Amino acid sequence: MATENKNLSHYDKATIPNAKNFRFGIVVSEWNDTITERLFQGAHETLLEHGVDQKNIIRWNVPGSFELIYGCKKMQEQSVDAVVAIGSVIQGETKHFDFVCEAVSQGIKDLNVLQDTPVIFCVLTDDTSQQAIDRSGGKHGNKGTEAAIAAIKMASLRKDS
Ligand SMILES: Nc1c(NC[C@H](O)[C@H](O)[C@H](O)CO)[nH]c(=O)[nH]c1=O
Ligand SMILES: CC(=O)[C@@H](O)COP(=O)(O)O
Repeated sequence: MATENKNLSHYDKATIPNAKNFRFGIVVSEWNDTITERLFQGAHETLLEHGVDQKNIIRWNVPGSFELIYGCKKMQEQSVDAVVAIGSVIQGETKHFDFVCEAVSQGIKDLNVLQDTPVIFCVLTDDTSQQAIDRSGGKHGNKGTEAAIAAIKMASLRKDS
């Protein structure tokens, strides 16, 4: 199902585990920061809404989405229950978009395989700025909200497994 048929901010609150005792790391790319700040706000507000204490949310910034890989690897070492990687990659004139998107998705996948702390892929990969706006608090909701819910669910799965 494409995002246009599923609002990223819609979910059944009754199905979300209590996140009161969890600790989260959020690594935010500074590239396209008007978008990544909207994603961060969505994630941050959602974590607080589900009982996470403000002091249990660690935020680090990195220059671009490619640096999310290293930033999230170091965040995994901070005794957190899950990490959220936030980025916005928007197609430019060259193939650089393809290389960045592939590297980041593979790198974050590797972190989930190699370490025992889940890393949530909250990286928008859009053809246009409007698509990014639509998915960071616009008509299709906020992927940051979706990512925070995924982080709570995966932290709960990790605790119970
Ligand atoms: N074009 C975008 C980038 N490019 C920068 C890379 O992510 C990286 O920081 C640089 O190549 C140095 O290693 N990053 C984004 O997050 N979004 C873009 O649209
Ligand atoms: C995703 C990118 O790195 C891209 O936005 C950079 O733009 P360009 O391909 O025009 O150099």
